[in-house]
Amino acid sequence: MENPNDSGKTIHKGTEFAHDRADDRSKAVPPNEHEGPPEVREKDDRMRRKLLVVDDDPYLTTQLRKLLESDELSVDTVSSAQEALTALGETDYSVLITDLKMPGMGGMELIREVAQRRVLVTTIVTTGFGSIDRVVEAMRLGAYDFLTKPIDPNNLKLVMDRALKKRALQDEVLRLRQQLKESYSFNSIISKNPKMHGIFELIRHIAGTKSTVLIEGETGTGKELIAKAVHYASEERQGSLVAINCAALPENLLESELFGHEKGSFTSADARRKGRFELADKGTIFLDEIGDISQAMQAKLLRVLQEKRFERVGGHESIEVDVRVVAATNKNLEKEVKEGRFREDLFYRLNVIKVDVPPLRERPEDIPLLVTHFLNKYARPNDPPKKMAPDAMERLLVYRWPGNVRELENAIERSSVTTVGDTINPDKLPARITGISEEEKPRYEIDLQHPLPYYLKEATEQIEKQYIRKALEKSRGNVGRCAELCGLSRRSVSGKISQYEIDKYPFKST
Ligand SMILES: Nc1ncnc2c1ncn2[C@@H]1O[C@H](COP(=O)(O)OP(=O)(O)OP(=O)(O)O)[C@@H](O)[C@H]1O
Repeated sequence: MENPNDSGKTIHKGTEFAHDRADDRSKAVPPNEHEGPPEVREKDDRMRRKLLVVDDDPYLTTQLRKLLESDELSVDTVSSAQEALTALGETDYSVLITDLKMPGMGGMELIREVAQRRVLVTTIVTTGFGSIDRVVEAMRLGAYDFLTKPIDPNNLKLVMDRALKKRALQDEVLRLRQQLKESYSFNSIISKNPKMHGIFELIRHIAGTKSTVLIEGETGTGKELIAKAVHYASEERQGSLVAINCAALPENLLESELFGHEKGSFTSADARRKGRFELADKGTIFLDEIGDISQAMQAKLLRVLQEKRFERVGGHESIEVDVRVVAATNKNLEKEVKEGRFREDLFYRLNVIKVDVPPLRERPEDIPLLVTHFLNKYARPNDPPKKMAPDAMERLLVYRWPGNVRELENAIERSSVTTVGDTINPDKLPARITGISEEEKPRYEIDLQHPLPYYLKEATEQIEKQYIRKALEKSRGNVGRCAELCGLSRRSVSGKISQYEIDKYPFKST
């Protein structure tokens, strides 16, 4: 069946072909008897992959449709490259099969256009016997595979299976990329602090550029998250984000990690290996802890930043890369320069776009937001997230957070895991945060909503031991006074002090 589309071209729609047949049948059988409910049919059709065949020979396109159309694959056919381009602009085809030789625009030009318009489609070319040079050229331009005419049905099925698998992998990569992009977008950086929002704004602004970014901030403030956001905000950067912690490796290893090495360049170099700069080509390299690299490494990095080229360790070939550099440090690099530990010229190369991440203590308004975020993150599957008791939240708000957001995250993770009930009380937070010593904390928490996880005798002993310690503290180690406070005889308290091996002498000095 032929249907003129919007552009006046003719597309032979596989799906319409199928509908035609269904319409014919519907004259003979009652509706729904064979077809199932309409929503199921619609879903099936959405799940079908789409193939576009372009060839000026109608016999061939009909044959290909007959051979390939199935429940998993719908086939559309057109007779010219122009029509194919229109169809590719309107429909998401998984695979394109095109003849190389057609009147007007040829298959080679079609492949070139598809690449230029960045159409995501896996292309297979069909060609007459003996034109291998043209196939090679087509594959150089982006075609994935080829079929020689006359087409062998078995080979056709093999090539199509491979092409569909390749396209499915491409879709998966795109989906994962999108997922990464979403999880490292600005939305995943929790903050309502104006300085932090200034940083988000700046990064959005520089997203499309290749400018080097230097991120400074105390440990755990979120520098790595910001570096990831810089990378994933840049739509057009198709390469990977490759991170390296410069402080974690000794100098010679760092050099070969960054620039790669040739086989035999040092004792354990048993094969040629690409370095992180090469792996980050067309993407971003994240140089974490840049303030910790040696003077010799500083000189080598300076050269890469200036010339955008380098050699692998033990190699002579000059390798050119297109990489955006994002560097981070918890040092003040300007101070490092003044004190002679960091090269001034390298500092200026890195310091093109400067991001200063404020410490958590300077943005206390972020603490409740982050607490909720981490309580959700560390909730047990199928359980609602825990709540932070108001007095516990007060302590979180006044603490100075030397380890910044990382320290807060760890505290929330730990307290979420160790709290039995639904509310986190101050005693479940680390002592350095609350000022409550380990000894003061009850070892057991009784949650009457759940079965008790320990014996009553053990729990009673724990409580009794803590009670006596408290009474000894109040009575400054005086056993008689302690017994009075406990409402027990002196003898009985002495017995318990030795039973629980409590040392009463430290209390005498308090
Ligand atoms: N604003 C934020 N919102 C959500 N999570 C955050 C935020 N800031 C930091 N984090 C989390 O805190 C932890 C530490 O962050 P990150 O590793 O980015 O810090 P950093 O400054 O690079 O630390 P370091 O200097 O020690 O390498 C990570 O788990 C990160 O996901």
